[in-house]
Amino acid sequence: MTPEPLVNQGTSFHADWLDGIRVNKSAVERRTASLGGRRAVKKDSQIAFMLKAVSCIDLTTLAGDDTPGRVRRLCLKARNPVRRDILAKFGMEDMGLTTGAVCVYHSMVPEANETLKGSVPIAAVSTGFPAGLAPMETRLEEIRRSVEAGANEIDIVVTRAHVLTGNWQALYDEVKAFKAACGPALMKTILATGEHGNLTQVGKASMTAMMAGSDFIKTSTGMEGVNATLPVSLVMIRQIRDFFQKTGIKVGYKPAGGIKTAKDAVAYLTLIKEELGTDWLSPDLFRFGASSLLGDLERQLEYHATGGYSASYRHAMG
Ligand SMILES: O=C[C@H](O)COP(=O)(O)O
Repeated sequence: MTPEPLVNQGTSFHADWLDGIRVNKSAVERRTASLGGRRAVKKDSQIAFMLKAVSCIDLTTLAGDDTPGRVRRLCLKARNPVRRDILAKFGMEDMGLTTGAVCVYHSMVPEANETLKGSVPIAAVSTGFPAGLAPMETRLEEIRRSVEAGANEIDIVVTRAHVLTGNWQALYDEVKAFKAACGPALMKTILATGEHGNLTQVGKASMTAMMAGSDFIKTSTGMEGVNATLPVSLVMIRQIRDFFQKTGIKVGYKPAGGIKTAKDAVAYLTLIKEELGTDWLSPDLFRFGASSLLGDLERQLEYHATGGYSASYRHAMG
């Protein structure tokens, strides 16, 4: 069954919460530099992290040539993301492991709904994805139609010009309007951080998006020149921590774009655990936006289960 989402009702706009945000780029890079290469994660923890990572994937297809058939295959994979014989080696074959959601364009929501029938949440990218430059009324209507078509979650994109001109009030108003259009659906706000210019802007945009009611903040569409990185993630999750300390509201985090390997996934989960704690190691509060990560996770899990890899065509989807 699709879980009930956590909901952030937002706060009023506090300009003073943004005034103190200053990010020291070299300190952030030093903090994240060692994460990818750590050998400290023991084999059992690696397996646990990889299974956790599978459960936190928004299994994504966002291509101009998407077809109903591709979306159906994606949904079937989301429902059974790891082969049963591999899961059996870890005693996990009856745990009902699924991905966190599937993530598709608005036009593919009916196909996903038909295939999944509530077994895995459906996220739709709406609001003129990926540039987010359609007229406001069109973007609002796209959200409403995605929800009507069966989307449980809406990934919105913001107007980057509001970030680049420091117009935080306009960003707040825009995200708040999107939130109202989402109704009961969980809202993930894509900030497109690769287009923000610097990490201080990323920090301010993150805080503004949370004040306006985002249930998750998400790095990227996957289509910017630079997508998810560990330094950007550290900045965003420290704002999540700060927002939680100010309001008691837990906002989720979704790095997206270019996350392809099990090793990448373990580095992100390690960062989340160290900075936000184990509460955030759950699909309610953490997702990977990824089209190909699942293939490598399944391959590495098979390696741990059997001591060898099978041909990559056996893990072709995801
Ligand atoms: O939100 C998800 C991204 O579009 C997926 O990006 P990716 O294809 O690099 O994994």
